[in-house]
Amino acid sequence: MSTLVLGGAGYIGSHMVDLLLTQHRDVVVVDNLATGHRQAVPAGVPFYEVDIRDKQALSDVFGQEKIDQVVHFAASSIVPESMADPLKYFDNNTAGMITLLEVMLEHDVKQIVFSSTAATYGEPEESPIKETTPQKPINPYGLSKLQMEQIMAWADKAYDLKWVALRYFNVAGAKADGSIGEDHPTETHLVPIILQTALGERDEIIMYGDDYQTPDGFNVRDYVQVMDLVDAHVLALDYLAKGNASNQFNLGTANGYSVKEMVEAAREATGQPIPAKIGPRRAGDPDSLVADSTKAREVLGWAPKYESVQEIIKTAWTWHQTHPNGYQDR
Ligand SMILES: NC(=O)c1ccc[n+]([C@@H]2O[C@H](COP(=O)([O-])OP(=O)(O)OC[C@H]3O[C@@H](n4cnc5c(N)ncnc54)[C@H](O)[C@@H]3O)[C@@H](O)[C@H]2O)c1
Ligand SMILES: O=c1ccn([C@@H]2O[C@H](COP(=O)(O)OP(=O)(O)O[C@H]3O[C@H](CO)[C@@H](O)[C@H](O)[C@H]3O)[C@@H](O)[C@H]2O)c(=O)[nH]1
Repeated sequence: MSTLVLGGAGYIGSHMVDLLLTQHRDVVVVDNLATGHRQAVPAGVPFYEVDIRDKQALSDVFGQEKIDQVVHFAASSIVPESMADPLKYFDNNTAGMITLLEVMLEHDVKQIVFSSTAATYGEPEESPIKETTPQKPINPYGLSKLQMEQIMAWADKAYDLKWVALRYFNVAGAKADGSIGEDHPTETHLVPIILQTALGERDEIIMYGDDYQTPDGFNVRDYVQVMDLVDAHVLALDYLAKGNASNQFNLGTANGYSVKEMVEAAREATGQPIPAKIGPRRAGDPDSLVADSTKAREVLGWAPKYESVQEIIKTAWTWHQTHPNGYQDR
């Protein structure tokens, strides 16, 4: 089986490519390098600098390469940016999905594993969150991802396209050897910002809001290690290859940590002081997102190896220490 990884030069996509290569699977990467890095994809892997909304260019890739399955990471994914510029999200994410499915169907490729998100649940009605918890997004990013799930569901009914939506909670960490990791052009994510502060690249971390409806008042998130996360994608590809029905799975650890607890965990993991101060709330942030991933464990056989956030942070720390300037250091 040959896998097309859309967004394979990005943070999670590059870890997916690495895992597929480790398993001796055939891989092709498409990425427009909007937030990804050419250096994150090994030289021997077929790489196309293509925007998935460019229908002809994407169709040419399907024409040139043997593709059996698609993994779709290529999207805009920053919650506060989506609040400020929602149309960017409906264009890149929602409209991008329509073009992608048209091209897949044109080339008779009918299996896709898709990066969905905890952000589709909004302010969830129950915690931990199950796949059956109502999806009521409170930011345009989460809405765009819900729309993408719904578009795939209709494509299944009409054209027999089979899909798995993996609803990630907060992804963190890096490959354990530190050779690839997280490097976004404008970093907004908590763990890299904390570690850039630990390295002295930032003076302090601002913790956004201490008046949320959580035990210590800070936002609570469920942090899942990136290599554990990509493991679930391989299981999902194999699940589809066996002819199973379309499905959705939450991917998290069921352990919620507040922003303050994450700063404290990083101080322990790195041995650095990491100055932190409290700032105002950030737009679009729900109070708490914690996963119930029982279904992924039972149906896919997913068995995440990293349970503690200290261990997850340590893997990111190895990457940041060895690559203080990200992929410029590779
Ligand atoms: N990081 C998280 O915690 C998290 C959580 C839930 C879901 N997700 C989803 O996982 C996916 C990957 O996230 P990430 O953190 O690796 O982000 P990322 O920005 O590092 O990776 C996305 C990649 O897709 C590429 N891309 C974006 N738009 C494209 C387009 N139109 N055509 C071609 N390539 C395009 C970018 O250049 C980048 O390399 C996203 O879909 C995101 O919504 C991430
Ligand atoms: O400098 C910072 C950065 C973040 N936070 C807080 O840290 C938490 C995590 O924020 P961040 O790392 O930006 O992730 P999220 O906004 O939770 O979104 C991530 O996790 C979602 C799933 O929960 C994914 O869908 C998104 O793509 C991904 O960016 C939030 O409570 C933020 O308010 C701070 O307090 N200070």
